[in-house]
Amino acid sequence: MSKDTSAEDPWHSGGKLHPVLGTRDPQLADAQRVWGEDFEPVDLSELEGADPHLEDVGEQMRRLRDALTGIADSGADLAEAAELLRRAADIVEPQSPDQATRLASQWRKGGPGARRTNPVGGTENVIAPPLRAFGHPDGSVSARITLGLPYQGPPGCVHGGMSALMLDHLFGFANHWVGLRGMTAHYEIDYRKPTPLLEPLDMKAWVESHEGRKIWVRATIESGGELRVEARALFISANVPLPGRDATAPGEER
Ligand SMILES: CCCCCCCCCCCCCCCC(=O)SCCNC(=O)CCNC(=O)[C@H](O)C(C)(C)COP(=O)(O)OP(=O)(O)OC[C@H]1O[C@@H](n2cnc3c(N)ncnc32)[C@H](O)[C@@H]1OP(=O)(O)O
Repeated sequence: MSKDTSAEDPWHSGGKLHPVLGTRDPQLADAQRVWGEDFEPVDLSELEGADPHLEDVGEQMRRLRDALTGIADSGADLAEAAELLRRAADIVEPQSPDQATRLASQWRKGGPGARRTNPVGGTENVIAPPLRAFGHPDGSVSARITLGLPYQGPPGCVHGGMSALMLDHLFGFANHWVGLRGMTAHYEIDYRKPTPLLEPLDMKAWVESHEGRKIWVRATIESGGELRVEARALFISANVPLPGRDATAPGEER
């Protein structure tokens, strides 16, 4: 692994890291099983515990989310839809355990449940933008995504908080891809040009260097070949107690 080489500039690149394949991180192992050796997408539906009906409900909810945003002035008749949705909620709500119980169950066996409901790319999370990350042999990860009206901030543009959220998440993938993991401790972001809705966004993240518990990462968003957003962050390796248990069990990393 390369290390930070400049005391003045902690963002100084120590050179690209190489993917550490074959680590025992359960999340990485899941990804590798699906991804193959170096370049395949993460498919959350293949993670343990995935329920095809739940995936389907999530998909229908996302269709509704996208169709409903901005529909107010269209004259659409939503009475039947409202009634059907009320019936659906009446079916699901009584079967759903309390949130503390669900939270604990999500973190069993390395947390595949939490990944499926993550606010970025979680296939069972209705608000999640549909981000799918790819790992590359040079150690970087990338994602291409087109965002619609639910993610609007400035007129016709992606909300800056969404960009920050997606890049923070992609930092996490970049860490995992090279066998590291940590929590965001410090995060800087520059919005260079407006980020358009309804057009493909190309995101990239990579670990620039790391030393001890400190991991420095960088990321960009481009659209139409132009730089829109660039970000950098310091992650610190840390063990966080898993919900429903006192501490992370040995060998049961998240
Ligand atoms: C291949 C793919 C597979 C798929 C795989 C799944 C991927 C799945 C992706 C999920 C991706 C989610 C990615 C989201 C990531 C979050 O959203 S994380 C949530 C937001 N972050 C937080 O909540 C963190 C809150 N902060 C903390 O808990 C604590 O401050 C920390 C960060 C653990 C550090 O605390 P600590 O362990 O007590 O460490 P501390 O001694 O204070 O500091 C250690 C060193 O770091 C330095 N440091 C600490 N904080 C800072 C700071 N803010 N600035 C500068 N230096 C600092 C200290 O100065 C110290 O330096 P030295 O003195 O050693 O030189």
